[in-house]
Amino acid sequence: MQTAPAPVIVAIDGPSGTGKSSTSRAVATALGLSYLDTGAQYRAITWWMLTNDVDVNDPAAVAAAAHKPAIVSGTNPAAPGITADGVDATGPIRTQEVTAAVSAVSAVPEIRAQLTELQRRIAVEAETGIVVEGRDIGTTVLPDADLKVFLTASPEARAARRSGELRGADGAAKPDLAGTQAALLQRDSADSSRTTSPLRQAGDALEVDTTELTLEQVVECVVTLIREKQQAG
Ligand SMILES: Nc1ncnc2c1ncn2[C@@H]1O[C@H](COP(=O)(O)OP(=O)(O)O)[C@@H](O)[C@H]1O
Ligand SMILES: Nc1ccn([C@H]2C[C@H](O)[C@@H](COP(=O)(O)OP(=O)(O)O)O2)c(=O)n1
Repeated sequence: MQTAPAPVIVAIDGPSGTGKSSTSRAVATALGLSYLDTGAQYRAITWWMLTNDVDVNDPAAVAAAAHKPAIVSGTNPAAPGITADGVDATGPIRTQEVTAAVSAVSAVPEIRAQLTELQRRIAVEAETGIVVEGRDIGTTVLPDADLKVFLTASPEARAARRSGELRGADGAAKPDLAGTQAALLQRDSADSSRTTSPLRQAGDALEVDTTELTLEQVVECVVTLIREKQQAG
């Protein structure tokens, strides 16, 4: 009798607009794995704080409320929704208000401890394995992942991707590219300079620069890396 292959754990990290979500979802779909968007969890807790009048610029207030909302993440790559205290937050977590506040909330150690524990629990429960994307998956959340990928791209490419997305989301006029790039670099800087579990490439992560690659090429590259790991292991 053939035994089922061991679950495979894949960590995909990198700054905003490098293609983490699109790549992770496509890779998980191609290989029949679960998918976890940890950025959506930080966004959902931020959205909950904003809608419950917690001062997101007061780390003590954020820490005191950290355990209050129950965050439930969908792990189906075809439809990964998220709820906060039973309320669907899938749409609201993408607003500019949440984007502007999420770095401050995610820098609070109590928030990180809460979500890191939840992320590890979800990864352990994934039957065939999981692709987990974020900022500190390879360094802190899942340091023993079977494969760690760190995606990068030029600030220009990342801003162009984000601004195209924002325009598509609400039909509004194309946002100012320079403004989008400045906001993105400011968030990178905040996420990279925080004390607890900053955005950083793990020593054993493979860097993939997606600037000149299509999404399909990035997906193919990651799928190949996973298959190579599975064959070797
Ligand atoms: N290699 C690529 N080339 C062009 N566009 C891409 C590429 N990868 C992702 N995108 C697009 O860029 C946008 C941001 O991608 P996303 O996966 O959300 O990035 P991240 O999760 O790193 O912020 C999406 O609209 C996505 O379709
Ligand atoms: N593992 C993670 C994932 C996200 N975060 C924080 C920092 C990020 O700026 C926000 C939002 O992450 P998200 O992946 O949704 O951001 P983008 O969609 O790439 O712009 O959450 C984090 O601190 N740690």
